[in-house]
Amino acid sequence: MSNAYFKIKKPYNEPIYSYLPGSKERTDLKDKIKELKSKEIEIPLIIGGKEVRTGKVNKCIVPHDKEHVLATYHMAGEKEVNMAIESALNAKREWDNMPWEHRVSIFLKAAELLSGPWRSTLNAATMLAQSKTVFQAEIDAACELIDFLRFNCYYLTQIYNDQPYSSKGVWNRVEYRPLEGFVFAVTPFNFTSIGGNLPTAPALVGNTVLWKPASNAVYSNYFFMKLLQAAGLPDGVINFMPGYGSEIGEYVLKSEYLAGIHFTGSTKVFRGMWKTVGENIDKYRMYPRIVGETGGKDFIFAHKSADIDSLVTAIVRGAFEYQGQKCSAASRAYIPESIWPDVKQKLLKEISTIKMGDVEDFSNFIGAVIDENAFNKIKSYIEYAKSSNEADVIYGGKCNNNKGYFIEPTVIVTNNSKFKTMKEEIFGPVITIYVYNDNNLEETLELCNSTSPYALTGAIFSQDRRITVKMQKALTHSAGNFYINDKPTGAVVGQQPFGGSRASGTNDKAGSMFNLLRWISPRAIKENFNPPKKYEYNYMRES
Ligand SMILES: NC(=O)c1ccc[n+]([C@@H]2O[C@H](COP(=O)([O-])OP(=O)(O)OC[C@H]3O[C@@H](n4cnc5c(N)ncnc54)[C@H](O)[C@@H]3O)[C@@H](O)[C@H]2O)c1
Ligand SMILES: N[C@@H](CCC=O)C(=O)O
Repeated sequence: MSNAYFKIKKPYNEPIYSYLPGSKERTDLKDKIKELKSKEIEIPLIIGGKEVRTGKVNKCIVPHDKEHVLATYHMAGEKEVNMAIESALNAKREWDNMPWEHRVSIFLKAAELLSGPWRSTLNAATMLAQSKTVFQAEIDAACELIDFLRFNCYYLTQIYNDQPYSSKGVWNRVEYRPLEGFVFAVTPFNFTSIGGNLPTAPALVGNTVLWKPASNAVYSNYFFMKLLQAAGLPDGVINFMPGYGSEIGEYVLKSEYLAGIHFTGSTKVFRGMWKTVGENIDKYRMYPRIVGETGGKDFIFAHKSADIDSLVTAIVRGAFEYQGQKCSAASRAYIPESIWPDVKQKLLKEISTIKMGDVEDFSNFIGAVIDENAFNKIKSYIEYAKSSNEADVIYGGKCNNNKGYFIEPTVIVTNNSKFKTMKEEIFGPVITIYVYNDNNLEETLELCNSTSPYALTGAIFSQDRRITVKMQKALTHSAGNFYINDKPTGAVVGQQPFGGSRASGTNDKAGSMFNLLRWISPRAIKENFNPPKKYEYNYMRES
């Protein structure tokens, strides 16, 4: 119990380092990349704070240099899942009973370690194993993850501070309990920060967690797990369990102690997990909280009044940064006929300057896509467009997996507003453009709203306020993160809480108070200082 009400100053966003030639951060990072590349490490499971080796192993490789092995990691099976559940349940009481400021301190310390001595490690690991450029790694593995940690601690104090009204003679209180059982955090390959946030957010409010990292992010996620241990996270609070998602999921989801799922990944996997939870509903001790942020088919919609240069920059950055492997990536665009010739000319000119290759060469704007499966899937969409008479590939389209999984930034133009690549998530550096008649603004806005099942991010470009209002209204439910005259990627914790609806997820907004509330089960306590001594009410008296 704490003998004071402690406050946390509202955090600021972690500054983004510049990595300019000659800077200390650039030298540190390059040294760290060299060091990590020079050795192949072994990654165990971490259950109850102990390293567990199963002998069933897989490799972490460098996507832009696919023969380079960074690590061998052990994978969990049924036995390890059961060990992890037991460990999470054992750790629960002490963790939940720990004064909240000490829980918070651990995560604030983790943020501090990441901001300082661990920064280059997490960035280098993310660049190597997920093929991110230095800037993409920095805004993810360093800044966003630090922000998640610090802002969540701050939001926690705001939640705890929110207390009910009390009438005379009564003291009402709300206690913010964690859930009963454990939380299953299942994380995607594309953001190290999401890997770190999904297990830590429920843990911060007193839950214990089983963390299943994505196979392609095991390397960077393992370093974050080690960082948490270095920050003093008690054993068993977060249990690190790489392995096959479907196998681990099957064992975890049938546990009677499942209290919540914190998922980010594809819509298909999330729907499968939700169905399994439905089938198992009679097994559970409570209704598991299900939070999932999933896929997107994010749009850029331009009006003829749009500023062309900013529109083109938004398309290039929005569609191609991190090889389009952001759930928020712009992957369809609606451009009016009147400005299309100008947009096209500038867009092609800009893209022709993009350099693709090894992310260790800081002049490259993009690296490789994550693996062979992703490479083949993206390539098949490009081939589909090439062979269609409803579309033209006006830029890029070449795919080469000799050294790494490289796919050129690709622009498709279609005359069919419902063309396959206008609807389905591709998750690669491919954007499809539909050129609309300027006179059909309303109809085209409705097409944008209804063409795809997703509703994650979207951007509009307009310099005409009356039109901006109209577009914003028409696209009310088309995106959970909506941008005006900016690209649809790059949400910042504390500034643009992130998440979408429809097929894009439960929109619980990662890195916000809304999200933390999902991991809490409030208990309302009424204490009466003057309880009635008789059951009759006064009005029942005759006189
Ligand atoms: N909305 C968001 O905030 C957001 C953020 C990042 C990524 N994403 C989405 O994530 C996807 C890309 O990431 P990905 O390829 O890692 O996604 P994925 O769905 O393939 O994998 C996500 C995680 O689920 C695990 N998994 C797979 N099958 C499972 C099962 N049956 N049971 C339990 N776990 C299982 C994987 O091993 C991985 O850890 C894209 O669709 C992208 O849009 C969404
Ligand atoms: N939050 C990130 C996207 C995360 C999904 O991949 C963005 O806003 O670009």
